[in-house]
Amino acid sequence: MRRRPAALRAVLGLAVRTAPAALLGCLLSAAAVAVVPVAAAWLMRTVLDALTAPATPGAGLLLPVAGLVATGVGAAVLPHVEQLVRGELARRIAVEAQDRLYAAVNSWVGLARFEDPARLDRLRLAQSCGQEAPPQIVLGAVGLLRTALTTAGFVATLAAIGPVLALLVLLASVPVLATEFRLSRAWVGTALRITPYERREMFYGQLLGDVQAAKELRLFGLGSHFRARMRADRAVVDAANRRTEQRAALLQGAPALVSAAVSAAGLVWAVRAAARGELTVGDVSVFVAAVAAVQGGIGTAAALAALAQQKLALFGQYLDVLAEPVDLPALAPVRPAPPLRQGLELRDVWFRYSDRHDWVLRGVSLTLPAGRSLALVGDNGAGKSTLVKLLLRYYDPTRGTVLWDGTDIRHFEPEELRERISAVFQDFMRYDLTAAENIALGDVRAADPDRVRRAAAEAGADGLLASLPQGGDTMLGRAFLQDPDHPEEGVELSGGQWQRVALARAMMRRSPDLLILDEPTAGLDPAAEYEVQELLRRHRHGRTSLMISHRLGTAREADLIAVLREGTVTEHGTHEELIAADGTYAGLFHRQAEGYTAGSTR
Ligand SMILES: Nc1ncnc2c1ncn2[C@@H]1O[C@H](COP(=O)(O)OP(=O)(O)OP(=O)(O)O)[C@@H](O)[C@H]1O
Repeated sequence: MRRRPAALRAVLGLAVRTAPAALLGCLLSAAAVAVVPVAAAWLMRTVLDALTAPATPGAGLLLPVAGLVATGVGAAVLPHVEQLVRGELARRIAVEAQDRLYAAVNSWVGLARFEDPARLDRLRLAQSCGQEAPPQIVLGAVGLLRTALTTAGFVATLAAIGPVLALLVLLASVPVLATEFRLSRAWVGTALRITPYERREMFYGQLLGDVQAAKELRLFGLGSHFRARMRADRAVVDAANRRTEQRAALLQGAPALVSAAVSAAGLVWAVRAAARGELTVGDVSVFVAAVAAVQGGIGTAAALAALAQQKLALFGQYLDVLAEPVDLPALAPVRPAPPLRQGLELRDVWFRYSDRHDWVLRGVSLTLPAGRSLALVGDNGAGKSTLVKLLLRYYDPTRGTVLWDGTDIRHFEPEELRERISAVFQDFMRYDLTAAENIALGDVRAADPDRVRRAAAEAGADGLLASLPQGGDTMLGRAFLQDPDHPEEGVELSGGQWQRVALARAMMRRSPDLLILDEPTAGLDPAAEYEVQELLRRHRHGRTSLMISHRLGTAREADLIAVLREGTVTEHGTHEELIAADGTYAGLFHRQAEGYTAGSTR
């Protein structure tokens, strides 16, 4: 975790860079708000003393009364001005802080960080405090400044009337300050402890409101089960907060009693001094106001400072996320990723997701010559999708290398490498956007309606687009209305229709050097599968492609087939070669073929 001064510098730097005018306005209005009560107390003293002056009662009242009226107007107007400027400052800082956080998360090259629970806890804290903490800290600092100014004014007032009491009031505030700082540390500890529970609570909350989850939740009657789990996590969070609140009440009680005793003693002293004629009525009034203001001011300042300290400690988590080094840095010398001319090679690739996991790939060696298609087949969990993730550099091999035209892909910038590849994943995304946008996302920078139409045609999704009520402009999914002014509902697609849209998205990338298709036709009906296969065959022609498929009728269309079993390539060759070899592939192929024939003759 970062040190608080560094965090404070970072927050103030953020404010100065993103909203200098609002910050200045905030400081000026805070200073003005701070001065008003001190001025009002002194003016009141002057007025009271003038009224009770034995020689000329009521003389010379004009100026102090005018001043009092002015401070009244100031007290009424200035806090609203300050509120406006504070709001603007808070919004600007929050937007910038949030944007920086997501820019940092977006710069994570691989997927491993998204699968690390401790890191996700920190990210959750960074998300919640990244938006709230910076404005709270800056506004807290401004508020602290304002309170310090007002308090200093009243301390000076007190010192002028009763220096000993001024000292006593200040001494009595030391325990208040110490307690608040102690408590702020306790609150930070609590926040860190409860984050994993809050994250899980959020997860259950999302499940309970998610249409995708709704089917199973209703079928298996899981709603109350997840609600109970959510309540259990909330109970842990509440218990931790309750313990800290109880501790706060206990710790804050004693200093509050000391402050009350000091102010009572001060009042008795002032009244007796006035009775003896040592203080005027005005003195007593300003003295009473000053004791209350100093005690209140010190209490507010302590609370603000403690809150700022607490937010700074949590903001450290945000800064830690921003300061994380690149997760999968390119190897020196970094080279431009060239068009694929010779081919891809996996050379003795070993991979496991972490030291705690088993090996998923165990010495995979495989070549895919440029311009050829390779089908990867194998049992569930054999490591096929994992191999694809290594090609896209979502992870680096634990041992061994992935070579692109003979160069280790770690020498390329990952974005450059990925720009040369297009893919349809097994678990492709369904974006709650229009159909055309869903496709255009495959190449947002170069998307135009013609290109989108061509990609849709290449994926056999043009008919689907034409059949939608507003064509490509139809909102997909039912989470959002088409447009608040034209409240047509979105259209939900079938699984196979979504798959065609995902395929069209992959087709947006013009002439990729490598096309990866992970179960591209799994959700399609037989006629659609045949049609899409035809389209893909044409699209693949002369291109380098890698396809994963459990349907061996589809796999046989590839130039080469590799069988992956328990993390190793056990067979590799053309369909004819593998059938002749009469190994696993041949066995599986004949069994699937028999299944189709048996089905058709039944
Ligand atoms: N992100 C992950 N973290 C840890 N283990 C993982 C992760 N993803 C996959 N695995 C494990 O790696 C192994 C291989 O999974 P992979 O998804 O590569 O298999 P597959 O051959 O594509 O399977 P299928 O045919 O079912 O899609 C499995 O044992 C799986 O549990």
